[in-house]
Amino acid sequence: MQPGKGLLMIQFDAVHKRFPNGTTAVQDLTLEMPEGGVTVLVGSSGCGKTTTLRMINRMVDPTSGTIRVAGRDVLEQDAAELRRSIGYVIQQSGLFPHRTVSDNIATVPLLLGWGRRKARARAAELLETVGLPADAGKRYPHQLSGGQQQRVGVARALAADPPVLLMDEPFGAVDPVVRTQLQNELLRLQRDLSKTIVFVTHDIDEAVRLGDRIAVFRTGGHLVQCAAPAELLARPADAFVADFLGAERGLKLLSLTTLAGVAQGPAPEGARWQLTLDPARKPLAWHDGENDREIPLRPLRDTDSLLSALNESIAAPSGLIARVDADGVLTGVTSREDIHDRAGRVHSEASAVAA
Ligand SMILES: Nc1ncnc2c1ncn2[C@@H]1O[C@H](COP(=O)(O)OP(=O)(O)OP(=O)(O)O)[C@@H](O)[C@H]1O
Repeated sequence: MQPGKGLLMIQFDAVHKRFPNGTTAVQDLTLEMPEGGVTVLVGSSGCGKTTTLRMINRMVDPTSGTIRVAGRDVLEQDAAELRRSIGYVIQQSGLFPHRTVSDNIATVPLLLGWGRRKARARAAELLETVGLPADAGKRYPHQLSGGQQQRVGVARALAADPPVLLMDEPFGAVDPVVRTQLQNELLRLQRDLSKTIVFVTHDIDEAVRLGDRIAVFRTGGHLVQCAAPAELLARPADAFVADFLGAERGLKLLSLTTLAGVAQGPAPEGARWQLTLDPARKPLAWHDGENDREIPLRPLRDTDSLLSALNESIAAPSGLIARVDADGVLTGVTSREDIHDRAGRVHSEASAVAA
């Protein structure tokens, strides 16, 4: 995702937060978040991510320094009004248990005086936007799965169409499959809505998937590095960031690049391993001519990542991946060597850009 118009929606300027008990949660933070972009805050537990997020909508006030949203100092705005103008999603959705889903979603529109009818209509529209059935509106939160509750949380945050969304580990409490679905949904929504999103997570893979920029914090509320995912992965600022990104950071970089543009050739003929195709020329399996057995395969499209391609090429006995078009029809095959070669170039290009 590319940030929208290049304007700065949120600006932290030399912000400190020290709680009355003496804990310094955020230390001299200067950070800018572009309009229409997703900035992800990552770092180990207690490093000040949530405090940073909550200072944007004045759930916490800074001890010193300035925070501006759309150019206006947050401390010069009414805290309740500011909070209503900014979407907020938290882990375990934070829904009101005794209100229906529809009433939960309508919370901010009702506070803003929209009137019941209009607020209900907006709630119904948002249920569809976040991929929930219309009848979910009449249910109570406990009658929904964890993943569905998170969708309601997102719908509620979007209700008054705020330009800024704050998301604090919104997908932290759901299983990995649902988590991936919710991430995909968020990416889809963001393509249409282009909100300025600040997203807190512990999960570096989630950060790489969702972020236009990733801000890495260290304990004590220090910002160590803020960069686009590819730059961060190719050139971590120091050993702390490299450690945080993990031993597979080279592979993570490949998850950001697609297979498009990597050479492909015709499917092998007369070799030991041959592709089995269905009548529509969709690849089904690799057929072993020596032992007359079939090994399943996963065909890949141009939009699939280089990491998926590498994975498939390692698993494929032929050392080849089957490439297909948007309809799943075979377009050609690519060798493990060609994928390796491209992977090496991705690394050197990312390092050169970052240098
Ligand atoms: N209200 C408070 N009073 C005193 N200390 C606080 C308060 N809120 C947070 N802290 C402390 O400030 C530091 C930063 O907390 P914060 O919740 O911002 O970190 P975090 O990076 O979001 O952590 P986590 O990933 O565990 O949620 C921690 O040491 C925390 O204990």
